[in-house]
Amino acid sequence: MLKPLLLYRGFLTPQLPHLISFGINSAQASTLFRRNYCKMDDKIALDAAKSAAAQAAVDQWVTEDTKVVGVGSGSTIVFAVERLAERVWKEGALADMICVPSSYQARKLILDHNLTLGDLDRNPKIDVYIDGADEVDSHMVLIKGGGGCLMQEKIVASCAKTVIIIADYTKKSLRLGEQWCKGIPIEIAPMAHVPVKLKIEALFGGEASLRIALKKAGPIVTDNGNFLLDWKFLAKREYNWDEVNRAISMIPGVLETGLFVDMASKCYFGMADGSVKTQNK
Ligand SMILES: O=C(CO)[C@H](O)[C@H](O)COP(=O)(O)O
Repeated sequence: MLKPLLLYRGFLTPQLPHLISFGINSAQASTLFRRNYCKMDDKIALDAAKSAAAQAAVDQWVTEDTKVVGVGSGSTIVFAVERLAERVWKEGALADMICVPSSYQARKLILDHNLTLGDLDRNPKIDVYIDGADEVDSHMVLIKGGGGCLMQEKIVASCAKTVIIIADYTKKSLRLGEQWCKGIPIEIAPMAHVPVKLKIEALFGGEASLRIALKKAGPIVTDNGNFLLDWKFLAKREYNWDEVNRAISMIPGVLETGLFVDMASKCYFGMADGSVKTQNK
């Protein structure tokens, strides 16, 4: 864990004189360094927390009796797939396990780790689905879809006996919106993005914006060829998320919402001190 930090520091140290010669004074330069170090420290701490949560969940929920595992998407699930691969390839366990992906990313992760790839045509019954989340509230309502994969994630999760969430400590909140400020992702048919936006705003307030790509002109296109709205709801309004989810799902043109209500059974949070906390439904 120390190595990347040292490498990073090694890379940064020679830059200090250049920054100063670019007109930044030494105090500003050292603030900049501290910020960069902090960001790197944060990333290391967050990755350690994600890894701890993933390992605990995989070890508890994937046993020799587990035949089909649903694989979520995002950065935390990478640690879960690594642990599954370690169990298969280093420990000689889980020989019959089939993995069903929830996105292009998940499919590639499964293939890259030489795990057995399944699909919902052949494996419609999933023993356990493991995935990350953008936020988990005290009632285990989830916001998902920060990485744009919510529709397949919800479909695969709906086929599972048990849905397990793995996350770092920044995802845990009492009420939605406390931690995640990018809004609730909603997958929509491209032709409907304006009417759906207007209907959501009229029904529930806030603002729904089309998610725009960073390295492509125009909107993000999901694995299913659709667009995404990110709905920033009103922080002060009390929402019944089950009702909101049902109402938004009924708007023509909405294909799926990133609100996962009553789906997750247990959440594993990797904490800053290296421990793992769990939350049950
Ligand atoms: O819903 C998702 C992708 O659409 C992810 O599970 C969610 O965004 C969490 O991602 P990460 O593990 O990177 O924090």
